[in-house]
Amino acid sequence: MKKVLTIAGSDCSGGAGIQADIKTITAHKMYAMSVITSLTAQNTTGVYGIADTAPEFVGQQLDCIFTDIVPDAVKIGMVSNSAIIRVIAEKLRQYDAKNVVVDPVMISTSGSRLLSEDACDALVSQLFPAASLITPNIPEAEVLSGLDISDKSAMLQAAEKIAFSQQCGVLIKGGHLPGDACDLLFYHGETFWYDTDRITNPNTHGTGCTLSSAIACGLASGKDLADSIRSAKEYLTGALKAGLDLGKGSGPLDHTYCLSSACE
Ligand SMILES: Nc1ncnc2c1ncn2[C@@H]1O[C@H](COP(=O)(O)OP(=O)(O)OP(=O)(O)O)[C@@H](O)[C@H]1O
Ligand SMILES: Cc1ncc(COP(=O)(O)O)c(N)n1
Repeated sequence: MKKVLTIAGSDCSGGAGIQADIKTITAHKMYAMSVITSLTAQNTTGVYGIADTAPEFVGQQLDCIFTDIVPDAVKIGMVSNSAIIRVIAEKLRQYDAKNVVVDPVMISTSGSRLLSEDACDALVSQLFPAASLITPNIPEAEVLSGLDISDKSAMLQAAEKIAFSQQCGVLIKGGHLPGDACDLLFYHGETFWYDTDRITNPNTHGTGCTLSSAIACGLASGKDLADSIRSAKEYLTGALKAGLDLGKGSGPLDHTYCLSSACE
């Protein structure tokens, strides 16, 4: 059985973060492990509290995992502050972690800051070098590139600019632009577009977390980057199409949709 580790924040309402990741990894029939960087008190209407894990304790969790059940891939989501980022980067280097997907979570869909303002530089300088792939959404790609992104050609410019200083693949997710759900991978000078119809479903809480952990599952199973993203998009689209409607705000995805059908 392939093993996938998620390093992320907990969403007590189960839609995003660690909970979305574990559901995704389990639906891919893989073994899920978690290092919790932060506890959040949140639901479909917003984030009401954040309690960060002590950085040393993040390190202790990583030691427990890498000295025992070594993951085939790692997904990183909410990392909260620069001390936590530093310890994660150090441990990933120490244990030579493979197939690392970094979702540079900055602000929740509901508008709460999930990465402290001064931690963005640490994210770029310390975590990106450990990554095989980074997966910014449009607002995150704007911060990372310093460009305004309002269409596909601006997505391409931003991806090139971000990739210029990084060795890893850059996947800009287009969920925040109008029209089809188009994501762009820029990798070693090549571009790949992933276009799917926009599903009419207001319940999109956790789409970014789900996509990045599904990509990590693809990499764990030995697929290349482009193929891992293609199958992750299919998984995500199915979980959106299933049309779960929970909570008073932007609700979570349905990760059970593929339990009854052949979902690889
Ligand atoms: N309505 C939709 N229909 C189909 N695909 C969508 C829809 N909304 C988002 N996506 C897809 O979901 C993935 C995540 O995209 P998005 O740009 O929303 O990231 P995000 O903002 O990080 O997600 P999150 O809402 O979890 O923070 C992308 O593959 C995007 O194309
Ligand atoms: C713990 C945690 N991680 C990530 C997100 C981002 O997800 P979204 O943008 O859908 O709110 C979140 N809300 N909570």
